Amino acid sequence: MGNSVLDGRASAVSGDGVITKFYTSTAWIEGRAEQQLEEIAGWTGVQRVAAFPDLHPGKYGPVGCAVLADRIFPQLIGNDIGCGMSLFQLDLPVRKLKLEKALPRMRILGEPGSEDQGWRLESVGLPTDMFATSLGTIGGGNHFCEVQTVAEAEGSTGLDASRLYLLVHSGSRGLGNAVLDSVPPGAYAGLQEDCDAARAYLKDHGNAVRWASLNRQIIAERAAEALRADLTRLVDAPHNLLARHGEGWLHRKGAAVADRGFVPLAGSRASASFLMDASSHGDALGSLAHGAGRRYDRSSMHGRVRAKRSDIEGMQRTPFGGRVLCEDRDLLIEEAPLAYKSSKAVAEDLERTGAGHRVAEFHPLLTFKKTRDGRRS
Ligand SMILES: Nc1nc2c(ncn2[C@@H]2O[C@H](COP(=O)(O)O)[C@@H](O)[C@H]2O)c(=O)[nH]1
Ligand SMILES: [Mn+2]
Repeated sequence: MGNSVLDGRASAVSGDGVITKFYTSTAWIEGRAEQQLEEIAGWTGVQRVAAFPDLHPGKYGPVGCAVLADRIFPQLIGNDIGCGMSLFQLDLPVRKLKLEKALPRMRILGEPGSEDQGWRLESVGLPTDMFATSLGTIGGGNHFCEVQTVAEAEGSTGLDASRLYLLVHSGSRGLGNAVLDSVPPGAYAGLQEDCDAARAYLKDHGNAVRWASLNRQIIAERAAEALRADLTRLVDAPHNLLARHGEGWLHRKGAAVADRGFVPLAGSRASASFLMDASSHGDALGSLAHGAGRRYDRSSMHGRVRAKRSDIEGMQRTPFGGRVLCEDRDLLIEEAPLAYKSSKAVAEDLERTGAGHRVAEFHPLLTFKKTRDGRRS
């Protein structure tokens, strides 16, 4: 046991599972999140847990961790299966972006796509009618599509500071929800891989992961078209998914896949996001923090930020001279930058604990969240 305040990377054994924390005593970690970590480490079949500094409480377990077990726990992945961050380079120079013109054009993201997406679904091996009308839409909560500038970048990244970038955060919309809803009662105690329920979950989960990745691509294409630009995908890093890991099953919940290259670490609509290079630390289970992580839950945000008309207008502008397209007053408040931990502090903790290091810093310029007509999910 012993998940007391730890300095540097440290392991603590709770039940059978060994927890490795990639954060220091300066990290903002809620007691409830650490309690959830210990509970999960005590579940039968859990072998190892890696916890990152964006850790915060979640519905069935904390967000910001990777859990290795000898069986499958669908609830650990949650309902937004395949949610992730994709980073794109636009062929649009920063100096050519006219914010006041771009802003209304980005409203298109609040509307359902008009094209027949059947062929896109087919191209990734999915049925042509699978949640087709939701493709290209962002969803609610903290999902977003953000135009960013490069503030700093190591040469190894190949990033070009004269260009604009797009960071897209979205998941599998109603599909992931339907997949979690369909698991049979009892599955939350853990599924052995050789049963029908596990086979069905793995197939549906795989579809949702592919659907979510395609969705981020289509969202980015719609945004690029609105900005009259072409785009290249640089990174696709899902953070809610299950994967084979040796003999076991690796559950990533708000922990980015970090064994395929650089990983985006999102900040907030008014703070820096980073590109991270993960070290190949075995205890990190090929994973890394995916964002700053929540500091305050949604409902408590209503008592924390002022919401007069002038405050609301102020929230649609950022200290970087950027703009936020969010016409849902509640969402604007619940997603205020104060709701999140410091992305810089999270990145610094990953560096101190040897999990990875920053290779680039991005600043938000135009964040799309939701228009008035857009549905909230
Ligand atoms: N650059 C931006 N980052 C944002 C914004 N809203 C939230 N966030 C960050 O994304 C992660 C996503 O967390 P998840 O658990 O829902 O996957 C969150 O931790 C924030 O740090 C934004 O508008 N722009
Ligand atoms: Mn997510």
